[in-house]
Amino acid sequence: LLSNYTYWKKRGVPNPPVSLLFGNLGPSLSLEKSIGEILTGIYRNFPHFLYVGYYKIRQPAIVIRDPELARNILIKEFNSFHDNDIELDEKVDPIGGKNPFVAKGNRWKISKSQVTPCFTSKKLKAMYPLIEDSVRKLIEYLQREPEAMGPDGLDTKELCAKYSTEVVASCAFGLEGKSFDEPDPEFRRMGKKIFSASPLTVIKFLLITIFPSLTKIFKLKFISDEIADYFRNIVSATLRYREENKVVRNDFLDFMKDLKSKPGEVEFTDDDVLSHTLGFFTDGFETSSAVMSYTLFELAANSDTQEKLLIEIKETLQKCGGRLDYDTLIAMPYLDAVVSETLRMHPPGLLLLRCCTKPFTLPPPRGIGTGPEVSLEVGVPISIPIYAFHYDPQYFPDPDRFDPDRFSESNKENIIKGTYLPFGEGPRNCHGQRFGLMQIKAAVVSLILNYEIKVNKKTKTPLEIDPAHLVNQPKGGIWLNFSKRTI
Ligand code: HEM
Repeated sequence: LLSNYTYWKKRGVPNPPVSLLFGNLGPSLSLEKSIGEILTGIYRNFPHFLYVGYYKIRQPAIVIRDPELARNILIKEFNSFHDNDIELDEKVDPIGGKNPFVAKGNRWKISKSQVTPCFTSKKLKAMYPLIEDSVRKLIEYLQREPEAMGPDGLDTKELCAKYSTEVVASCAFGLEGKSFDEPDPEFRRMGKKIFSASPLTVIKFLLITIFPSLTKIFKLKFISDEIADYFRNIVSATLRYREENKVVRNDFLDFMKDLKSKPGEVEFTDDDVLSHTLGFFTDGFETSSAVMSYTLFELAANSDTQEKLLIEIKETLQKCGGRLDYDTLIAMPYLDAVVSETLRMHPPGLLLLRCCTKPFTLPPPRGIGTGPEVSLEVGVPISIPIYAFHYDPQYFPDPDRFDPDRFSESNKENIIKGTYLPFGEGPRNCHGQRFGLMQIKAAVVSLILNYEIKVNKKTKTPLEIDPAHLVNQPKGGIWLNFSKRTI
């Protein structure tokens, strides 16, 4: 069995010891550790190398240690690393398979070009009033929620999930999500099903990310028929209603409708629209809501930072007559530093997963001039370990300390390129970045202005990553106390 694990040795590439059955990812299959943490361990154990080999079960893979090489792979040499190392057959899952995150080759190009024009500054500004409306609902909910002020505090992950659901319902589907009005609204229930931590979903995610070939054999779907049908009905009914009543709402669905009506190279189908609107759930919902809850946690755990942010918010509001517009919100420097530092310590994606799509020559593992180069074959997975870079003390000294000043105007220029990657990099980077930041920042500003936030003892600190989730979530949740400020 061990003979299967000589691939890297034969090529002069170092690799950590393997377990007979599972290569290097055993602890992630037994849900002891997330893949991101396993790769961080490998990264730390090979300090003198640009990259290290490892085995995804049986499959030889590479984890990159050098930020410059990481940037080459993500940007300059994109044609050799065009696709993500994830498998979902569009024929089996026509909705999930069109999502730019999983789409490959030309299908990715088409999907990305359909969706990118919907995230320009102009479009984000048009959606900003919808975000403000969701923030208003969030604050009104807190005002009537007795648990917010109670001794046990509030499950902040759930609070942020309700808010994010409301944002998705409003901006992507043109609906009232009723997340704050009903205990178990249907829209939230269906959204939850996509990412539920049920054993079946966990196994499905593990197969899609670790055993891509089995995804094909078992004809796995990321978006089940039940979920696709539920959201398909909403999208077609809303589009029909808007058509018949000439309603314009300036939301994502309107932008999709406009794009669909323009003749393009490739037909823009109803399933394309559904796939992109559902992308708000699959790509934007868990990520944004996790970052928002981690930001609130860090503000609660660091009262000086919370105080400093409150001063910035009050001063900015005073300057702009009491109402923040989109440009002012996005430009607030301390708010941006707080969210950026949260994204360093708690990036929702712990790694980027590329795959070699064209033969490529890697420099020798210890750097140029130290031995032979290494030929990389098509199909080899390449992991860029976001989490490991973010916690490497040579790039971020004292990495366990929450310090927004790392991202002050003067300090952020000194961050070494390729070491800070919360939204990825290059042509496949996250096009929802500014939308995600807009929704997080708008909510954080109103929450901090209205409430003083403290960590409740129910929160298990230091926070530990829950390996049962695809997106970085803390084990046991985040419980915070919200006390109304007397303004
Ligand atoms: C704070 C919130 C968010 C974070 C931290 C985040 C992070 C990421 C990361 C790390 C990637 C991989 C990039 C790469 O491989 O280089 C990604 C890709 C992607 N994100 Fe986000 N994301 C966020 C919000 C959103 C939102 C709101 C949307 C859409 C509504 C979105 C849609 C996507 C899509 C479709 C991709 C795949 C892009 C491609 O492969 O071309 N994300 N995101």
